[in-house]
Parts: sequence; C-alpha cells; structure tokens
Amino acid sequence: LCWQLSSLHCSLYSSSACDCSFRPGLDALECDLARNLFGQHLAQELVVKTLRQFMETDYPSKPLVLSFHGWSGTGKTFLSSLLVKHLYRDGSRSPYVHHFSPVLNFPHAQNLKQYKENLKQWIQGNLTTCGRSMFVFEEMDKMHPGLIDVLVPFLGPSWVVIGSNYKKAIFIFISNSGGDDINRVALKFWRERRDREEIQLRDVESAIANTVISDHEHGFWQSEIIKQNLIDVIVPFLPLRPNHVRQCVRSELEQQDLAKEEDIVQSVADSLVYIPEDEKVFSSTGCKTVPSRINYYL
Ligand SMILES: Nc1ncnc2c1ncn2[C@@H]1O[C@H](COP(=O)(O)OP(=O)(O)OP(=O)(O)O)[C@@H](O)[C@H]1O
Repeated sequence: LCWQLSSLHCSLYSSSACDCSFRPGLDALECDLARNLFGQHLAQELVVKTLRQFMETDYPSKPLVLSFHGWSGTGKTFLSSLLVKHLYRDGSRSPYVHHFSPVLNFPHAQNLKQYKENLKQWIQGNLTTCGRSMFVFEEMDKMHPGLIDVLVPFLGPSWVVIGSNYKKAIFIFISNSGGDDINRVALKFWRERRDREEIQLRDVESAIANTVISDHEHGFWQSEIIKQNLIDVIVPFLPLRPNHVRQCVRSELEQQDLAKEEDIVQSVADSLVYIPEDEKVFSSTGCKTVPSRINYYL
C-alpha cells in the first residue's frame, strides 16, 4: 500500500519531483512554519516563496542557495530541520541531506588544502548520486576563509555533473554574522513603536552582506560566492521578544506532554537574559536555553 501511495504521489507530481525520495510538501511546510516558528515573518515568507519558485520548474537555472543569518537561538537550525522534514520522505534520516560543521568536519586550519579537496569530492560525488541533494553548512562564521569557495562551480549556472541535474540541489549556509545588524534595525523599530512585521528584507540585506564579506574569520570573507552573487536569498532571523520566548516554552511543554501552566511559562521566560540591559527588549539567547530551564522550574 505504501508503495502504491508513493507511486501515485509521484505520478501526480512530475516524475522528477520524486528523485532521491524528494517529496516536497510546501503547503505542509508553510503550515508548520506558521504554527511553530515564532517571530520570524521574514524568514518564513522568504523561504516559502523562494522554494515555491524553485520547485516550479524541472530545469532550474542554478541550484538554490540560501544564507541564514541571526543571533543564536532564533530558529535558523530549527527552520532548516523543518525544511528537511517537508522536502524529503525520510526527513532527517535522508541520505541525500548533508550537514557540515567547521568544528566537526574541518577542525584544523593547517589541513585546509586537504579539506578543500575532500569537500569538493564529497559534493561532486553526492550530486552525481542525487541532483536533489541538500547541503547545510553550519557555523559559517567559524569556517576557514577560502574553503567554501571550492563550492563556486557547483553553485552557478554553468557546471555539469554527468548523470544528474545538479541545478536541482539546495545549499543552505547558516551563521550568526549580521545578527548585530539585524538586531539594530529590530531595536530601532521597537523604539519607534513600529510593528516588527513591517521590517523588510531591504532594511537589513546590504548591512548583512557587508558584515559577512568584511569579517576576516567568516567563511565568506572575500568569497567569490558573494562577489559573484551566487547567494539567491539572504534570510534574516530577528531577535526574539519575551512573548516569543513564552511561545517556545509552551511548545516545549507540549512536546514533553506536560501541562502548559502559565506560572511555569512566565518563570522560565523571566529567567532568561534580555537586552539592552535597561530596556530588556530581546532575549540574548533566543529560545535556545528554554528546554534546559524548563526542567529547573518543573
Ligand atoms: N523562532 C523560533 N520559533 C520556535 N522555536 C524556536 C525559535 N528559535 C529557536 N527555537 C527553539 O530553540 C531551539 C534552538 O534554536 P536553533 O537551534 O534553531 O537556533 P539557531 O538560530 O540555529 O542558533 P545557533 O546560531 O546558536 O545555532 C530550537 O530547536 C527550537 O526548539
């Protein structure tokens, strides 16, 4: 029955939508984001809109390249995991989704040459196996500058892997860089009593790009990926307000099958640090420490 259902699904979509267990459920993704990703109207809109455009054709002109920016604990990794869940049949167990972290995969600066070669081979090999692969690069701000540029041929419109259409791949880069730029704008809006939903990509985009390319420690320092405009969308994550933290607490309590008691919700939210110190507008760690705090207040 499962097989029949999946082949029916594949024949309803174009057959190539089913390459490599790729089962895009964009309506479900949109719904999941609307319900579970708090306070990130820009990220939500940009990612869904861009994915819809990218999926519209079987022959995209280049792979999709997204770069997520924002402070710690604001939902960058969480959003990327929801993408994986709604794009691949096997979700996070999919063999076509690859994660890279500089600390785990490229820890020693002196091995840069070897890492470059390995990374190139790895990407090429996986793209040959499956054009619909996804590659997620975490902590780009800790990646050795120069390493990531081996990806340049894979990100543009003019490179070919025999046997697969590499232009269907998705690359996601994640970093905290640009977080201060985003926060400055968010704070300005808050001080002017303007709705945070009024913040547009154009309010933060160029500041993020400038910060990233001029940061000597960032993997995109002087990178050709930026210079050649290979990033399709810069996705900003806004700093979280106390009400978003409370939503995270409720959501975590629900996941742990615990009652959503408001005094616990408030105590956990109150226990976080908010900045600036005098105004206490944004959580300095987003929702990151919520699960560990909950155990303390139960
Ligand atoms: N905007 C959000 N909406 C809902 N939950 C969130 C949000 N931000 C963070 N969380 C919760 O906090 C946890 C940690 O967030 P996440 O790992 O996505 O942060 P991050 O932005 O990737 O941080 P870092 O830059 O430190 O890696 C998530 O697993 C999720 O449960």
